[in-house]
Amino acid sequence: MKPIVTAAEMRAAEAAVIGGGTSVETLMERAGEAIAEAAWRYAGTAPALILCGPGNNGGDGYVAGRLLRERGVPVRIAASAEPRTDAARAARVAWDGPVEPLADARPAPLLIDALFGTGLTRPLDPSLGDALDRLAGAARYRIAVDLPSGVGTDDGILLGPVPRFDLTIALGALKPAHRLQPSAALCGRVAVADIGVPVTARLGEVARPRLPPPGPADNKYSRGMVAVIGGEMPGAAILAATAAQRAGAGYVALFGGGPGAPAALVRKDIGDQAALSDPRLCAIVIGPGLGRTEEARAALDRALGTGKPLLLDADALSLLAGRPLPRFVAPTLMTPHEGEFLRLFGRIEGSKVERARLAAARAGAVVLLKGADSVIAAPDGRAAIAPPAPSWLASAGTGDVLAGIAGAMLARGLDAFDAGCAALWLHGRAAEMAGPALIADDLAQHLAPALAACG
Ligand SMILES: NC(=O)C1=CN([C@@H]2O[C@H](COP(=O)(O)OP(=O)(O)OC[C@H]3O[C@@H](n4cnc5c(N)ncnc54)[C@H](OP(=O)(O)O)[C@@H]3O)[C@@H](O)[C@H]2O)[C@@H](O)CC1
Ligand SMILES: Nc1ncnc2c1ncn2[C@@H]1O[C@H](COP(=O)(O)OP(=O)(O)O)[C@@H](O)[C@H]1O
Ligand SMILES: [K+]
Repeated sequence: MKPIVTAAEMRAAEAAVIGGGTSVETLMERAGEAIAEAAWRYAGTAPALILCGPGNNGGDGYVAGRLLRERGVPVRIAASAEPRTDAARAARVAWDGPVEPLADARPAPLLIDALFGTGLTRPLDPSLGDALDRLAGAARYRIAVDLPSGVGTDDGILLGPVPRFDLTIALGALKPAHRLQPSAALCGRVAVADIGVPVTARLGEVARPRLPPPGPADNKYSRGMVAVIGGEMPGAAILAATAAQRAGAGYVALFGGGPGAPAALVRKDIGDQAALSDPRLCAIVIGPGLGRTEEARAALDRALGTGKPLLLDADALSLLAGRPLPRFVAPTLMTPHEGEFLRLFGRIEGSKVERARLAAARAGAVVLLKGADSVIAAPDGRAAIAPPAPSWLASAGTGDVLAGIAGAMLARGLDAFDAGCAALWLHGRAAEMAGPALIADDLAQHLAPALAACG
């Protein structure tokens, strides 16, 4: 997993490297080199305007300006304040051109924002925000140094209006703001620059899973047998069941639900307790299309009573809301969207990552909080953010597909956290391949190439 570090973790990592004998100036030089290189590749010799703030983010900007000018790029620098750190002052001195007041700066085709990075503590002054907005609006290419100025590093919230960038150079490692909304959408493409600062992080980006294909010793049961419990809206359960099949489960049984399913789907009566307790059954998916009737509640209780790995989604989560959560005896993965999360856990303060972590600890289950920036957290503190997924996933039924894929991952023996991560990756990849006209039904057919990439 690619690490995702908070501002404090980045500062600690930087301090450790400095303690080991590397100067801040050296790190800043590396940062400036990475920015200059990226700007050169992206915008060539387009005249640049670099906006420098008072901290080390601004210092990176002065270094990048010097290096871009050495490459023959016409560079102007505008500062919002005098540099306040020794390293930034040294970088300012090494820049031998003029420094304009930011308020009067004229735009340039390339805008590099080096106003604030991980040290931003409060909203930008409105006049500063306006100037950034004006200059970014008039530029053809917009690059942010480390982070777009004005975003909260650790939670991705916008402290004020922030323009949209084409490229963000994340220094040393990704930060939550590069992946959490709303800030992630403003970063554009994010490139991580290695500046020689090893980081340790409690959070990562969901990576492509290793899912070896079945071998000669496998049979339909060893590949994972999944039960999907249907209910009031059969379409949703069928989407989940089909996805579980396409995600590699060897045997998928649909309990209840209406007509119109793949012929390979085994149909069971919704109340068939013996089939649900089949020792070969590895995971149960319940919630998509379940409904919230007494019959649905009974089906949920039966599923909970089996002690088998569970994927709880949609109506199953709503049925659990408002009463103490059961103690889950087997690996359990919950996949709420924000509405279901609120119903289940109430209002929790903090970043999306913190909220998912707290909920997971409270539930004693893995929580996958969906959205444009899906976050997964385990009770033991493991957490990850999904790589950017295409927004055309915002379409009814795609969550049911995710539930089915995750069920297949649980059934193949992954623990609930790894199962959720693998499902997120496969789901996002399938959506990319399906393209913008996607409807949820299409995702299943794109699971084959997504899965093939994981072998
Ligand atoms: N990590 C690494 O390994 C490396 C990190 N590097 C770089 O360092 C960056 C972090 O640098 P940083 O800590 O100096 O913070 P930075 O973001 O420049 O801003 C802090 C300054 O702004 C001020 N300030 C804050 N909010 C404000 C506001 N709204 N309006 C006005 N002022 C405000 C604040 O002062 P305050 O008033 O809060 O006391 C302070 O003076 C990081 O993002 C990366 O680019 C590389 O150089 C090398 C390796
Ligand atoms: N704007 C978006 N960008 C990327 N993914 C999204 C976006 N909106 C929704 N998704 C994803 O689509 C799925 C929607 O699931 P859900 O809200 O349960 O809908 P449904 O119940 O209709 O299936 C989730 O996996 C979610 O992460
Ligand atoms: K910045």
